[in-house]
This record gives sequence, C-alpha cells and structure tokens, in this order.
Amino acid sequence: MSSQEQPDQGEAEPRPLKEPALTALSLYPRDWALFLDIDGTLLDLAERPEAIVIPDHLPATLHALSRQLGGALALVTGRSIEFVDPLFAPFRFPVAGLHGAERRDAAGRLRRTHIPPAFQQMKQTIAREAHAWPGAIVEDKGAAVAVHFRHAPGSEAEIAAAMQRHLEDAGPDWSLQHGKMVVEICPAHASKGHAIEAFLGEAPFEGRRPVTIGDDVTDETMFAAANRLGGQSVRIGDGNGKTLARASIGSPARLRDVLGTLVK
Ligand SMILES: O=P(O)(O)OC[C@H]1O[C@H](O[C@H]2O[C@H](CO)[C@@H](O)[C@H](O)[C@H]2O)[C@H](O)[C@@H](O)[C@@H]1O
Repeated sequence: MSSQEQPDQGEAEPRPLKEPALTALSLYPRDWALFLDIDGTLLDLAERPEAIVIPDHLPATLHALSRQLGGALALVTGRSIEFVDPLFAPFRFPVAGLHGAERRDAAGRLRRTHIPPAFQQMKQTIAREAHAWPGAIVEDKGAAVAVHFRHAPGSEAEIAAAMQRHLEDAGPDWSLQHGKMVVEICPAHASKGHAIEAFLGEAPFEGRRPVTIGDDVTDETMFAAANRLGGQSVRIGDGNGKTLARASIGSPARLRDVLGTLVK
C-alpha cells in the first residue's frame, strides 16, 4: 500500500461507520460494478485455510447478482484462482487472485505471474523451517506463500522475522503482506487496488462505479481505489477505525443477507 493509500493511524477517535445503502446496485445495475473479497467477507473465517464453508445459496446468489449487473461482479482475493473456482462451482466469475498478482477477466483471459525457480526453493525452505513452529500452517499458493500462525501464536514474531529474511533474499520483486493471523510473501507489482482498476478498464466493468467490500488490511488498496473513483468502500467490521472504507457491514452473514436482498 502506498502512503496515500494508508488508513489514518493518528490519535483521532475512530468515526463510527454506517451500514451502506447498496440498493443502487439493484436500482441502477448498469452504473455499478461489485468487487468482493472472499475470506472474512463473503465467508466466515475458519480455523484453517481449507476449513471454510460455502453457504448453500451463496454461489447462486452471486451468479444472479452478476447477471443483474451485466457480468460486472468480480472476486478479489488473496487465494489463488485455482482454489477459488471450485468453491463457487458450477459458476465461474472474473477473479483477481493472490492479492491481484493473477487475474481472469470477464472474457476468461488469464494473466498469471511467472514463478522463478528461486521462489520454488524458498517455499521448500519455509516448509522445512515451519517444523520449528508447532501449529503453524504453510500454504503454498503458487506465486505466493503464506504462513498462518492462528494455532502457533507463540511463534508469531519468529515467523514474521523468518519471512522478512526470506523477503530480503528474494529481492524487490516480492513483498510481505500481513493479514489475519497470517504473513505472506507475494509478487510486489500487484495489489487489489490495481486489480480493480484493471477490471474497470475492460468490459463489462468499464464506465461503472465500483463498490468494493473487504475485511482486511490487504483490502485497503481496493477501498482507496473505490474512494478515488467515486465508488463505495465497505469494510466488514469496523477495522478498529483504521480503515479507508467509508461504510461498514457487521459480519459476513449480514453481507450475505444484504446481497440476497439485492437480487430481483
Ligand atoms: O483476500 P481474502 O479472500 O480475504 O483472502 C485472504 C487470506 O484468506 C485465507 O486466510 C484467512 O482465512 C482463513 C480461513 O478462514 C483463516 O484460517 C486465516 O486465519 C485467514 O488469514 C487464506 O488462507 C489466505 O491464503 C488468503 O490470503
């Protein structure tokens, strides 16, 4: 995130965020595009990355909303596209994966990041090192690698330091992302904000105003882009007041209810 995109970390009292009126999405479906984060936003957080539960009606609700919006609905996630597709089967949506490092547009064209041999080796080294962090989970995502410490809270500082060392070895093409109980090494050129700008340069997103909905620090670049482009930025939860989002929805369950009401 650039300094312009950073939420205000100052001493001011966080302002309470209101739930947004997203009715414009159903009243003016040709004017808006919807960008949705997955973990902690559409889906409740789970104890382990693979333990997420897809509520029965969610894929069909997203499909119906997407049709209503002329296809201008995309998933923007830290997961890989390969992981995301089966979650929402039989539907396939435009997706930005790995925090924007890979992207499949509405026409189905896929842009992926090359994985250099040195990065493959680094992932193997991290997997070996993780034996010293009981409870830690290493998630190999292709062109990114995450270490989850939800079940290894005592090793958080050691994990963060090890990932920082690997980042320095890997060089400037890579960056460190901190998320909920996780630290990741990802391609540096990408962000979710860049991904939604890329979508907005193409049909059917072009000319529309973005609604971006996310729950984590990696979603802040999407919020910044939405604010800049006259759209709406919505955080699940209040982000402890440290967010660029201008509205808030209490939980993934509440968001799923709201999305359901938008389907005609
Ligand atoms: O951008 P997102 O769609 O929000 O993905 C962010 C990360 O989500 C996953 O980790 C998070 O969710 C897990 C399952 O609920 C949870 O156990 C973990 O603590 C969270 O950090 C995913 O595993 C990561 O790869 C994503 O980057």
